[in-house]
Amino acid sequence: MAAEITGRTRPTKLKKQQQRTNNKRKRDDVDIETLEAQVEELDPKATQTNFSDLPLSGPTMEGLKSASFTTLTDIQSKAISLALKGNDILGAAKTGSGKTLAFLVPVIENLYRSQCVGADAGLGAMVIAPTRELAFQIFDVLCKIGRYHNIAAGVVAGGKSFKEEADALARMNIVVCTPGRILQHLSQTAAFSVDNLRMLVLDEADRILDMGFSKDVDAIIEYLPPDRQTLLFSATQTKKVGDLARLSLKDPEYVSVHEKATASTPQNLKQNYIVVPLSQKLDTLWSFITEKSSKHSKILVFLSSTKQVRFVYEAFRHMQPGIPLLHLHGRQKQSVRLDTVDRFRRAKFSCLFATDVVARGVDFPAVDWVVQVDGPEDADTYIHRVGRTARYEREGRAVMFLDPSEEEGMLKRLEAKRVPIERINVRAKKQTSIKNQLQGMCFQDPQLKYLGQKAFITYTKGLHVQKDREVYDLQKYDLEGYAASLGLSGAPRIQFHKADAEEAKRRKNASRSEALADDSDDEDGAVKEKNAVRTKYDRMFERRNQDVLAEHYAKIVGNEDDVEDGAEDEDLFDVKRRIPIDEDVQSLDEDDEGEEIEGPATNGDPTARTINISGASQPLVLDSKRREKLLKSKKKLLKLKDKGSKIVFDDDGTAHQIYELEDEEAFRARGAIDEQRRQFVDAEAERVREADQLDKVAAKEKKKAKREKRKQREREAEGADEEGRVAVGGDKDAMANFIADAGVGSEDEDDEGGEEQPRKKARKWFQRDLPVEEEEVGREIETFDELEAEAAKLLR
Ligand SMILES: Nc1ncnc2c1ncn2[C@@H]1O[C@H](COP(=O)(O)OP(=O)(O)OP(=O)(O)O)[C@@H](O)[C@H]1O
Repeated sequence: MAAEITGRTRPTKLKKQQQRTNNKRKRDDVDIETLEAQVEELDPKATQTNFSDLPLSGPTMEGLKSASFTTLTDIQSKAISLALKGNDILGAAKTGSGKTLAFLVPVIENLYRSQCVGADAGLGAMVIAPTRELAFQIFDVLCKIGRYHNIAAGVVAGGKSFKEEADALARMNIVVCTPGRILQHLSQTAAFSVDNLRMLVLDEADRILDMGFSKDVDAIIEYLPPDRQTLLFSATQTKKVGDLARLSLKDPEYVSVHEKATASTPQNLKQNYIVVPLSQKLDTLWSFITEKSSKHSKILVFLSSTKQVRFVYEAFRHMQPGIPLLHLHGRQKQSVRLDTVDRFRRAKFSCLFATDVVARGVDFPAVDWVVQVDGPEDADTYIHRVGRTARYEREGRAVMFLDPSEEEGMLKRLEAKRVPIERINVRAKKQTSIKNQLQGMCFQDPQLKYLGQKAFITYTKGLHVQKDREVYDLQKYDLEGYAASLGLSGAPRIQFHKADAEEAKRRKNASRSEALADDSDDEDGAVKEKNAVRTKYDRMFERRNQDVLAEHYAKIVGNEDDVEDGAEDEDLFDVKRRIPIDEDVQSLDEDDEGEEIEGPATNGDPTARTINISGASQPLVLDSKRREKLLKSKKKLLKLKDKGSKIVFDDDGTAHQIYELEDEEAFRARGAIDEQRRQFVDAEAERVREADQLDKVAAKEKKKAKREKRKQREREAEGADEEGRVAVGGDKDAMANFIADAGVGSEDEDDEGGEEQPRKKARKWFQRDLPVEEEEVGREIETFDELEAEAAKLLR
């Protein structure tokens, strides 16, 4: 019965649906004809005030109304008319002035009027943005104003499965994308056709057409039909003839609404700078965000690299400034990035540390302050960064920290771009120093120290390859002071090869751009990585970074899901890798189970901790295979090492030398000197004896556990042989489970995943060069006394 009812109703339903579609088409046809006529008559020079003054379709008007867009901004008023009439456009207007609608409205309307919408119409428009964040934002606006249209749109910006994107692309009428990812689809997705494409839009066009993306864009253009309309928009748009030729623009209209304005930045934006030495920038930043009024603000802080962002975020987070902190950089997973953007968008009070990945286009509502702790690469970047505040009629403030050496050059650059900026000073009594706190934190947490070192290195390298030497001159910075301000005990050494300077500069430029390209196209990056030739050094340092940072991520970054710490900036130079030696010791420690480099010298005080400080960080230079080998031998490494000095911290965190001279009077008051000496020697001898006993017991237990495990394996193997076969996957897992269940030491599990084979006995430097079998295999030297005895025997 039910089937019958369904059988009877289905054709009726379909018929009605068909009827509705036909009626709509007729209405649309009439609508489209009327619209075409109105667009034909439209005078692009006339000034329109409202969207309703423009010949726009019903669904678009409804979409605009539901998103509360009624009045046109200047750029919208000028550009939309021209674009509706099919002109190519170079659009320039200040940040936050509504350029997104200026290109999205014509895109929707032109496709609608040419009936390039719906499932079979194919791809009609491509909107390219330099970053994922921006691509998703444009897509959101498109969804808002296009919701009443029968248009299929989507984002293709990486971070999702390629296949998923390829399937979706086949149905899209409008795609919002990043350059690298769309190029990948153009070249790899067979079913992806752009033959019907009518419109190409480049948002942040100057950025997309610059060095970092140029190759991708040129390749994309090759795929697109030449007969199309092209719209280019940016707050820092140029009329570069070369770009126009590359994009085959036809008689483009240059729409620059603020060209004659006295300032190139928004009117409601108050801009200041402070002169602060590099070594005090972090102090100043801390003082700023912990100010009472800042705690009730939304602050966006720009730093120059991923490493800076990570370090400042981690350090400040632990110091609890009293304002929610967020951080964003291009090495995070897409989901994390989008989540952070969303959280900052919704936040009322928050401080976001970010790289230039959000410098352009991203529309965070109601940002109160933009703080540029690290200076911008150029004046255009400055304009885009500060443009994250004071958007669409809102007020905003921006402050930039300048090292004294940067002031003159930067002001010249900004003046040339019509940026009104004034100097202000920090009140001395408001300035707090966090140097000691950071130093303490770095001592306590090697991972933070490691991040600090990386931040220092990346920053310094960044300065070295800055193209504008008049502003950024590496020689003029107090780098030792800067290292100290990061909590480091000395400036890590970096060696720049003169011969590589040009190449480094080129790569730096590319990297700045590619960092963003990367930000947009992480997967592309991964593809490149895969094909790249990897040297021994690469592999070694990748391993090392994983060792050092794996724990760090788990511990301090938590579940943030950062993408693995690639050699983001390291690859800029062919520098000799210099690693402060205590870092190496640490990473080797992690590899070499059970051996300790620095004994726990607690100086009799059980609450005191000992930290090895490699004084001026005498770094080890890895410049040959021999040295690479050396790294693997901890003992040899220690020989090379400037041992540094040991200090001990008491409960108050005050550092003491390990042997500090006591006040003589107090010492004598405690009794006869000989008696005191005897007591001390006895106590120390007792302590060493006890430690010795414990060592022996531990070593024996360890050996016993290993032996048991080996025997267990052998028994299992024999069992398997008897049965004649072992199901490789399942039984292996079962074995691993069994070993774990049987409670064999976790150390063994670490041993190459429990795949331990009977090992040859490791040779010691003092052993005779005999086959292992001939040695007293059963007797291993376990204590220092035994070692001494053995050495004495050899000497005799
Ligand atoms: N006609 C309008 N009426 C009201 N609000 C608008 C209008 N046009 C744009 N806006 C709002 O202004 C803000 C800035 O718009 P948009 O992001 O398009 O600026 P932009 O010029 O592209 O800036 P940027 O150069 O930084 O990319 C957005 O929040 C947007 O919603």
